[in-house]
Amino acid sequence: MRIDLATIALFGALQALLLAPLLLAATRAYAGVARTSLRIWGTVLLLQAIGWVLMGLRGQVSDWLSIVLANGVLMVSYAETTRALRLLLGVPQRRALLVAIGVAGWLGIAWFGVATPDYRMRVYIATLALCAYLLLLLWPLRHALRRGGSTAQRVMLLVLLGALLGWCARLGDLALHPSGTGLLAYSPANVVQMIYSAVEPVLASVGFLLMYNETVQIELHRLARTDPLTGTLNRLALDEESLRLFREADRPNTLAALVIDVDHFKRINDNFGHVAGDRVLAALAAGIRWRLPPPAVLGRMGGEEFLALLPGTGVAEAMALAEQLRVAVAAMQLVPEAGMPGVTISAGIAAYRPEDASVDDLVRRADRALYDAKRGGRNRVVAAIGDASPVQPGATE
Ligand SMILES: Nc1nc2c(ncn2[C@@H]2O[C@H](COP(=O)(O)OP(=O)(O)OP(=O)(O)O)[C@@H](O)[C@H]2O)c(=O)[nH]1
Repeated sequence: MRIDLATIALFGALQALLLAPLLLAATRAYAGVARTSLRIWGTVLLLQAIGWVLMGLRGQVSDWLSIVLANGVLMVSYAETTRALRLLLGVPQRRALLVAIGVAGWLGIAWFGVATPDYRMRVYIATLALCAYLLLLLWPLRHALRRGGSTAQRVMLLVLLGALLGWCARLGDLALHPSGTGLLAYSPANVVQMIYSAVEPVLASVGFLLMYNETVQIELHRLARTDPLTGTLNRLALDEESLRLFREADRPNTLAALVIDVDHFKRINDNFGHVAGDRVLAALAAGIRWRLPPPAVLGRMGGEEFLALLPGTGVAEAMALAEQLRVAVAAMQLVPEAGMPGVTISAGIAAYRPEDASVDDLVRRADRALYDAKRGGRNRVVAAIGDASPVQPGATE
């Protein structure tokens, strides 16, 4: 069977042309980085369709169109493919580098296309530019190969490796047949590469959509677990994390709970307004978060009350940490509102006991200790009765 390469090129273009408007229309439903990358991807498909139509018309239109313009359009599409995927992967886009590769590649191809026509040089230069783009994509995707890596990224990795193999096959073909005359000349390598290029828009779009879906899912999962005001875990996530940490705690000194509450917060709202109150909460949460050791979990229980869970921590360590937090918060200028007094916190602490039936027992003891801290005058840290001396000496209002 004789395969007509121009027909395959046009078939690939048609697929990309049909896919592009579907993806571009879908972008309306989304927002953020994912939307931008999906838009770029849709545009890339349009550019590839134009590029491959022009390539497929080789011999029927001038070389300026089928070589210079076609390769220019394709270079832009490869640069934009790289940009869209890097955007989705959350790595720097490296725009200057992408443009430099594209311009250098296109100028080289144009020179050996119309000034001193040389098919071999054109293939070498196109391969070089393509490989540079592929490397910029394959490098951040390498993490997918780790255990538990992203399946969507693995699919994309396979699609890109297929493209790389196609270009290697063409280079090999060129080495075997130095007199190769052009992209559309019939040879096994050209057939393989053209067929792969024709189905690549569909394969790469599937990979892209899988990655896109994964990004959106991760973002939704993060949003569903985050308190929007303070950026700490919300109640749902806090409950999940508490259960997990409680299951892992099996003996004393393996888990401590720290319930933190802002003192006289109502006064801040009443005197400076709800917005200033919100800013105090956000700044306080940020101040506490970065002072907690890495395995600790911080969430908002509600209102101006936070819960920190400290795995691998006993009551003495938790007391010391809470005291550091109390002193640090008292010294912080959380919100520079004119006349706003310094904010203080009170904290109640409880440590895991083998007789605790659930994490609720632990948190309830910490909550009662917080109540004692409030009754004792606020701006102080108190451990649950039986866990340590009830009132931290030296803490004053
Ligand atoms: N700005 C703001 N205020 C909140 C938020 N959630 C709860 N509050 C306010 O927090 C205040 C809590 O007041 P109280 O429970 O009386 O506690 P407090 O004034 O801090 O007094 P103590 O805890 O006894 O020191 C109320 O005025 C609530 O309206 C929030 O998300 N933003």
